[in-house]
Amino acid sequence: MDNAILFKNVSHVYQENTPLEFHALEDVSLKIKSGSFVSIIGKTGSGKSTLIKHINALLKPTSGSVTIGDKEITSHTNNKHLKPLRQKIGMVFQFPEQQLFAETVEEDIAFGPSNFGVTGDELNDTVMHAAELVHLDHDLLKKSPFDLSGGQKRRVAIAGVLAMNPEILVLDEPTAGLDLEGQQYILDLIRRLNREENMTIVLVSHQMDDVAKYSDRVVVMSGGKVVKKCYPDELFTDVDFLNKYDLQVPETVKITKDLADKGVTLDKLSLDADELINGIINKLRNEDKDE
Ligand SMILES: Nc1ncnc2c1ncn2[C@@H]1O[C@H](COP(=O)(O)OP(=O)(O)OP(=O)(O)O)[C@@H](O)[C@H]1O
Repeated sequence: MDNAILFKNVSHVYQENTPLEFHALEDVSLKIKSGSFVSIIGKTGSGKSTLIKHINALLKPTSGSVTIGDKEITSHTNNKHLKPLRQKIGMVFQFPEQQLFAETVEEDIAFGPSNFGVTGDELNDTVMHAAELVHLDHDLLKKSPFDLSGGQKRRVAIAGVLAMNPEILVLDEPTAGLDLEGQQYILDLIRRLNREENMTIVLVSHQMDDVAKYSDRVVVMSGGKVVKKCYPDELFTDVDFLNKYDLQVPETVKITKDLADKGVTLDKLSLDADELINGIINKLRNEDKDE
């Protein structure tokens, strides 16, 4: 099913007509293709969270429209009409605490699917499967989510969203609070869901190495506007642009450039560290053969 996300001239004004009025999005037009993995990046306050909250109508445009597949959301859309839309869009917030409220982890993960009519053994299986997907220990299922560590809370929040089997998954800094191994695991899982289940992924991240490694496309925001939409290699090799918008240069790009400065030119740029290492090994092997 085509679930393309289309922003058409979307502006969002917080606290309009008050002294605190703030224009957080200005005339954003953007298409996110169904089944793609798109990252939204930009400095703090550039409007990333505001933008993604429009995807499941947590916020509605002050002007312009957002369309998911063939359903349009405008400021006039009635909340009642948004229920089917919210069922297919999973949202992992920046702060997992905001998403947890039940007495046990199990109930928390079950909340979404049970709300949409899943019961009994099917509900139990759904919860178990979601907990396994995020590598959440079964011993934790009966605990209060509030007794968990930051990383465990984050896994519960992600499991609760995955239990809904969403067609679109929107994640705002999903790996904050996880150790390095946990971060890698969750992002690999998200990439796998994208590739194998054709789940559309919209990721907000400040981690440029992750954005470079996982995304099909990158959207750069600044001052409430989209200032670039492109492929990751196009963006991350443009160091002047990255510096202009205070974005980090990924380690893979730095290493590739250091090697080139020392006269070692790789066949292609790899934004994935493992691929980069393989590229370097191949280069060394070929040089050995030539000698
Ligand atoms: N409820 C609100 N009322 C008024 N202004 C708001 C509100 N929420 C956000 N803003 C302002 O809108 C701007 C964009 O905020 P937003 O959270 O979308 O940025 P962001 O790019 O996601 O930032 P971060 O990387 O820090 O999460 C900021 O200047 C913020 O202060």
